[in-house]
This record gives sequence, C-alpha cells and structure tokens, in this order.
Amino acid sequence: MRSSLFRAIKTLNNSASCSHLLRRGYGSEAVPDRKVAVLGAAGGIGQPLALLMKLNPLVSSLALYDIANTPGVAADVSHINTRSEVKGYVGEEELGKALEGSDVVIIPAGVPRKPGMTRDDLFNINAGIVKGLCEAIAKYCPNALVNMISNPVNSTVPIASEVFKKAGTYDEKRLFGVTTLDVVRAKTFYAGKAEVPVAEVNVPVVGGHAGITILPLFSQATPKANLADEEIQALTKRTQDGGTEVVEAKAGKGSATLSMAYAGAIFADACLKGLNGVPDVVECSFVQSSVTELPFFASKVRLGKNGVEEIIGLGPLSDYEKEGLEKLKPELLASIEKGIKFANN
Ligand SMILES: NC(=O)c1ccc[n+]([C@@H]2O[C@H](COP(=O)([O-])OP(=O)(O)OC[C@H]3O[C@@H](n4cnc5c(N)ncnc54)[C@H](O)[C@@H]3O)[C@@H](O)[C@H]2O)c1
Ligand SMILES: O=C(O)C[C@H](O)C(=O)O
Repeated sequence: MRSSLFRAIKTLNNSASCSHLLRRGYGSEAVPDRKVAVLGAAGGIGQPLALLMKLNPLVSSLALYDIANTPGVAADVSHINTRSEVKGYVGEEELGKALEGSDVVIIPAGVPRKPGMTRDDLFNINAGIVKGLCEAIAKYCPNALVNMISNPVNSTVPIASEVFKKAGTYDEKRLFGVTTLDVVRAKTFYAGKAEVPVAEVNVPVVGGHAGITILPLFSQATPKANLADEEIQALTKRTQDGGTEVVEAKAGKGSATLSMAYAGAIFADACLKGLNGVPDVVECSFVQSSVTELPFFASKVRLGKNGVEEIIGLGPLSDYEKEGLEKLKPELLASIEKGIKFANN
C-alpha cells in the first residue's frame, strides 16, 4: 500500500506509466473527482498532510480549513503542479464551504500533548473542537468518510458517532479513528528487530490508540521471524509508547506530526481507493465493531465504495496478546463511555 501510493506519486506526470496508473485506478480519466477536506490544515500535522494529499492523484479538490493561517498554507500548496485544485478556508463562517461536497474529511484539529501528559489530558479541549466540527460535517457533507486523527481518538470517535446520531446522519461504515501510525511504528520497529526489509512487513495493530489499548499482534507479523518472548514484549511496549517517545524528544514542542501526516495520507488514500472500487483495500482502523464486546475497536477493516465493507476478526492470538486484550478492555471502554457521555450532555 505504502509503496503503491508513492510509486503513483512519482509516476504521476510520466505518461509512459499511464496504463499502469489507469489499471490501478490512479489515472484522472479512470477515476472520479474526489474532494478531500483537511480540518486543522495549518497545524503541525495539517501542513504536511495537506502536502501529501496534494501529491495524491486520486484527489481532484483539496479544501484546507483552520481557524487561522490557512490562506498562506493553501497558496503555498496550490503551486504544486499536481491534479487537485486547492482552496483555503479560514474561520467558522467558511467551514460550510470547506466541507460542501467532500468525499473524505480528515480531522487533525486540536491540541497536542506535552511531556507528562496522557492523550486523555487533551479531552477537555479537543472534545469540544471535534464536536463542533462534526456538527458541521453532519450539516454540510453527511455522506463523507470521516478520518478522525484528533486525540484522544478512543473518545473523539465515540463523540463523533453521537453527534452524527443526534443529527440523524450516522452511518457506522463512514466513521474511522486513524490508528495507522501505530501500524507504521509496529512495522518499522519489527523490521529493525527481525532484520527483514521494512517494505515487506505487515503487522496488524488492534484495540485503541492510547498506551496499553494499542495492541500490536506481532504473532501475526510477516515476514515471520523467530523473536524471543522478551523481544516481542519490548517491541509491544515500544509501539504502545511510540507517541510518548516523540512527545519527549520534542520536549514541549508537540507530538508526532510528520510520521502522522504520512500515516494520515496512507489511510486517506485507502479510503479513496475503497470509494473508487479498488478491491482488497485493507487497513487497521478504530471503528464501530462487534469484534469484541466493546462498541468501538480497532482491527483490520476492508474498505469499499461505502466505507467499511468488512470488519476482519482478530485471528489467532498468542497467550501474551490474549492477556493484553483482556487488560486493555476496561481502559478502552471507559474512554469510549467518556466520549459518549460528553456528546450527550
Ligand atoms: N491519531 C494519531 O495517531 C495522532 C498522531 C499524532 C497527533 N494526533 C493528534 O492530532 C491533533 C493535532 O496535532 P498537531 O500536532 O497537528 O497540533 P497543532 O497544534 O500543531 O495543530 C492543530 C491545528 O488545529 C487547529 N484548530 C484548533 N481548533 C480548531 C477548530 N475548531 N477548527 C479547525 N482547526 C482547529 C489549530 O489552529 C492548529 O492549526 C492532536 O490532538 C494530537 O494529539 C493524533
Ligand atoms: O502521542 C501523542 O500524543 C500523539 C499521537 O497519538 C501519537 O501516537 O503519536
């Protein structure tokens, strides 16, 4: 998936590769127009994500919205000679125009962590931001696929679902918590430890997106490697603490932005491919789910023309993973319930 996106970007202006792109659903004649809106587009994630979405040949219209600074970001990105037309929107009065006609809405709006904070510490500010943005989505583009990046994802996704329910627009197939960065990290860390080519690595990551709720399934990682139990445990912990590793390294200047923009671009690209009917598009995401008794859960999801086409089960787990799954459930449920309660108050 990752390599196919960037191969397509590289070959976008190369007519010699046109038949290859058309076959894969990348050529502009073969794919429909798609509008993508980024909410929080002037932020640490928003800016590089805007760049990556501008490079995506599946996008015909790119709407960049923020409460400040979007005209500059939009003017800058708009000079790149790729397919999409870019428009910047600033301030709440322009939010409706930014959203109208969107096929995919990506939300990285909200405050990031500082050292010593948990993602849940962001709830008080970000819950309100997400609620307001989702009310506007329900009004202006109720059929869009929503890619929620704002933390705490374990709560912001349930908030979005309740806002959409209240507006009468909720479709559980169209709401996604973006957990792709956990998968990106798990792949990178596994490749390093197992000494296998990173481009070939696949690792499902299930559960949620905070601390122990992030459960990488290294027993299912490919290519297979004979790692010791202690090595698997260390890889699991590093994946769970990946966000904190970056927050501490940035020392008060925010959290992951560049790797998140990359992960967000991968996930949005998968959504667009699904909408365009490309078969077998599978990514992990935090969605409404019956894979466990929890109402929302991240697992592998097949994406299609209506969003979630199939939620793929967990598959066989090691004893260590089974234990991790039971341990994460109370925390994940509490975060989900906190979001639901907030949205209904
Ligand atoms: N899901 C993940 O894996 C993941 C990874 C990294 C960061 N995050 C989260 O993404 C969020 C953004 O992180 P960042 O580093 O880009 O932060 P940032 O502060 O650099 O940028 C946030 C942007 O949101 C904008 N914003 C605030 N309120 C808004 C509103 N009502 N409407 C539109 N825009 C608004 C701000 O003006 C700012 O430009 C944080 O909550 C962070 O925790 C999630
Ligand atoms: O750790 C954070 O606060 C940001 C994000 O959720 C991440 O995983 O990098």
